[in-house]
Amino acid sequence: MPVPQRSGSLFEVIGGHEGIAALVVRFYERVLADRTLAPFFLHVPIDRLRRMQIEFFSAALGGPTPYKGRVIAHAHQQLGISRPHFQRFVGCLFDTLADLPLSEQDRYDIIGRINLYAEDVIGAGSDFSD
Ligand code: HEM
Repeated sequence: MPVPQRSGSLFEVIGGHEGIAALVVRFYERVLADRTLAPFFLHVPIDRLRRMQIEFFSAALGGPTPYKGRVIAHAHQQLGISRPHFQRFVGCLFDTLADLPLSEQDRYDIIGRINLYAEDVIGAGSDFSD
């Protein structure tokens, strides 16, 4: 049986710009409450980061406006993010999505879009420090 097609983009399914903004705010509440992830953000201006993430998520989920921030690999290059860090981060996203009225298919599709950036975010050689 073919998977039923959704009628709009994931951006629309989440509720457009407003929906994405609410998602990013809740998502970073979880990330910053996570003891393992929080230290990465200690000296980061969170308002700006949220703004950039709203822009990034909107573009990645098929929204009409482009992402104008730094190339993802460059923004994360020196941070020492390992695969387990990345998995925790995506876990926070999954938990945030679980609270929203989305179908399971849409949730997995959103995670799939974000997972495309895993290799850009995870630092070179960090697999050895798992
Ligand atoms: C696919 C997953 C991820 C995406 C799509 C993503 C996306 C972004 C974006 C769009 C920015 C803003 C870039 C800019 O300022 O121009 C950013 C910055 C940042 N991200 Fe990520 N991120 C991801 C995973 C992670 C993870 C796993 C961590 C930490 C465990 C992390 C830590 C940071 C930090 C600390 C900054 C601020 C860097 C700085 O201002 O120098 N990110 N990220």
